[in-house]
This record gives sequence, structure tokens and C-alpha cells, in this order.
Amino acid sequence: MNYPQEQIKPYSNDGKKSEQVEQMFDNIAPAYDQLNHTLSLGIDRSWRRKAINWLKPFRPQQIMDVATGTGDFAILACRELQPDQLIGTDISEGMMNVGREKVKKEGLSEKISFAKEDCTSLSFADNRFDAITVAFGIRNFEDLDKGLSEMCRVLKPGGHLVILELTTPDRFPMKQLFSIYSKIVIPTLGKLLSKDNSAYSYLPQTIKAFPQGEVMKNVISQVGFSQVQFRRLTFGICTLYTATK
Ligand SMILES: C[S@@+](CC[C@H](N)C(=O)[O-])C[C@H]1O[C@@H](n2cnc3c(N)ncnc32)[C@H](O)[C@@H]1O
Repeated sequence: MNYPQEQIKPYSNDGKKSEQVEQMFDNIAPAYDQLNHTLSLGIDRSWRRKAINWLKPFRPQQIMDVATGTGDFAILACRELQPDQLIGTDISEGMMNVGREKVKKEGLSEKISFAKEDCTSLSFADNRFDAITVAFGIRNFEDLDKGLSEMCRVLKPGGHLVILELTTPDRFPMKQLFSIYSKIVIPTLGKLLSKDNSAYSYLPQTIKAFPQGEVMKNVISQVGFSQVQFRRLTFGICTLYTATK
């Protein structure tokens, strides 16, 4: 299926979305961590914890963190879940280079490795991982169905998927407040701190266009996952989706 966010590109209507997304994240990589925690007022840390806590009872040993970026989720997941191996994958080497440094500083290089992989066409064998995590990345995929199908393919039967994604609150007054925040605060601060004029306009546009809640639950189910559930966090600014293969 075609989804509206797949047509939204950071820089130009021409050219491949994935190439523009890669270039955008390479550009903003040095500023990403600071901007991320500033724009979310630090709440992203508690969202990440909730996602990881959901995985705890399953004790996954082989984990892939898709769209791992600068590795925040991978590092926390490694500390909390103590897997044998965690592979962070992403299309942006710029983002992963920041992550590689952080992993080294944290003394986790034995456990966490990084690999350049586009999630819509993964090089891993079928049934390779016990768990797959994706935090704030899936919205950028050029082909959402393909990305989800690939995750399903490389997950073991009975393995678990957890997705965190930004969403739009649907109730007063958070709906109105979030609208102002995403139209004014995010692009202005983003432009100032990242020096990329387009990146932080692209961000709110894709949040608005991306399938949410029940619609997203159906999208995840249709590629082959079962027991798909979702939970809105912080008035619906973020949604946690969980599923089993
Ligand atoms: C907003 S960042 C999120 C980074 C990290 N997961 C976090 O929680 O901070 C989104 C990441 O998704 C990556 N990404 C976008 N499209 C991708 C794709 N098709 N396959 C893999 N990674 C992708 C980007 O390069 C970027 O690093």
C-alpha cells in the first residue's frame, strides 16, 4: 500500500526518499542528541524505558535495533536486557559514527555493533533475531510495508517487535498545544541548532501524515505479525506498538 508520509521528502520532490533521509541524518548527526532531548523535554528517556520494559520478560538474546541512529535505544536496551548480541542498523553512517563513539565510551563494544542496512531490504537471514526494536525511525521509511515485512522475516517465530513512534494527540488541549509546538517550536529550534533548514520542518509533516493507533495496528498485522497492541504515551505524543511473530 502507499502511505502519505512516503511521499514527504526532506529536500526535494525529485529523487529517492531514502537517499534524502540518509543525507538529512548525516547532516544533523552532530546536533541530534541535544536536539532530541531538548525538543522532547527529556521525556523520550521514559518512552524508551517503557519499550524496553515490555521486552524484559522475554529475555531476548539476539536483538536488532532498527534505525538505531546515535544508539541511545541500543545502549539502554543492552544495559537493561543484557543480551548476547545487539546489532544497531541504520542507513546513516553519520548517525552511527556518533553511536559508535558512545558505545565505546560506555564500554559496550563487545556487545553492540553497528551495520549500514536499509530496513526495507535487510541482508540478514530469516529467523535471525529474538527481538527487534525501532524508536522514531519507521516514519522515515520509503516503503513502510516492506520495512515491516523485512523485520518480520528476520525475526524468529515467537520473536517480539517493539516500535516507538511520535504521534499526534487527538484531544483538547494537547491536540492544540502540540499543533503549535510542532508548527513553530520544532522547526525554529531545529533550524537554529542543526543548521539544516529543512530537517525540522520535515519532522512535524511526517508525524502528521503517518498512520497512527488502530490504523497502524492493522498495518503491522497485515504484514504477518500477531498480538499487535498499542499504548498511547504522554497524551498521545508518542505511541508504543508491540507485536509477536
Ligand atoms: C529520528 S532518528 C532515531 C534514532 C534512534 N532510534 C533514536 O531513538 O534516537 C531516525 C533514524 O532512522 C534512520 N532511518 C531512516 N530510514 C531508514 C531505513 N530505511 N532503514 C534504516 N534506518 C533508517 C535514520 O538514518 C535515522 O538515524
